[in-house]
Amino acid sequence: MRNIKNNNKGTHSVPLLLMGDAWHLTIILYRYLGFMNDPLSELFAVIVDRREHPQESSYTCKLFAGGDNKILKKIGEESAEVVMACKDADPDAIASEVADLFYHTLVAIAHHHVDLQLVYDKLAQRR
Ligand SMILES: N=c1c2ncn([C@@H]3O[C@H](COP(=O)(O)OP(=O)(O)OP(=O)(O)O)[C@@H](O)[C@H]3O)c2ncn1[C@@H]1O[C@H](COP(=O)(O)O)[C@@H](O)[C@H]1O
Repeated sequence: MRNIKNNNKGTHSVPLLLMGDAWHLTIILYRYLGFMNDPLSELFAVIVDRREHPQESSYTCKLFAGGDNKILKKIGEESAEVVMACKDADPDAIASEVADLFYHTLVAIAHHHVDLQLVYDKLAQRR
């Protein structure tokens, strides 16, 4: 079996290196497929695109234009609406208000140039 010299970690066999590549490819593929199935990541990508390419008719762009004052006021309002929907024990209203809150929170983190992946990483660290 042919051995390849690795500067840092001694010697590795070719099959071992190929297995390593396959593993990395699997991780990349998993993340890509995860992104495709993750509505929050998809929405966040659209929001970041609106930040980078402002459009006249976009509600998201109006929020960005209003800055923290506008965005954080909306987060306050939407949080209160989540609380009220929970108090009313109305599942559909709760889901709808949480969706609004998620959206405005994504706008806030995009406004502060925080990547959604960083939030996911924080959650993963807590597992
Ligand atoms: N997911 C959302 C989303 N969720 C909630 N909202 C908006 O958030 C607002 C909720 O606040 P309110 O109920 O208080 O309604 P409002 O009176 O219109 O709001 P204000 O004028 O008080 O700010 C509504 O205008 C909703 O349309 C959203 N607006 C946009 N998106 C998505 O964001 C992406 C970009 O959208 P545009 O920026 O519009 O192109 C698209 O994928 C959209 O589907």
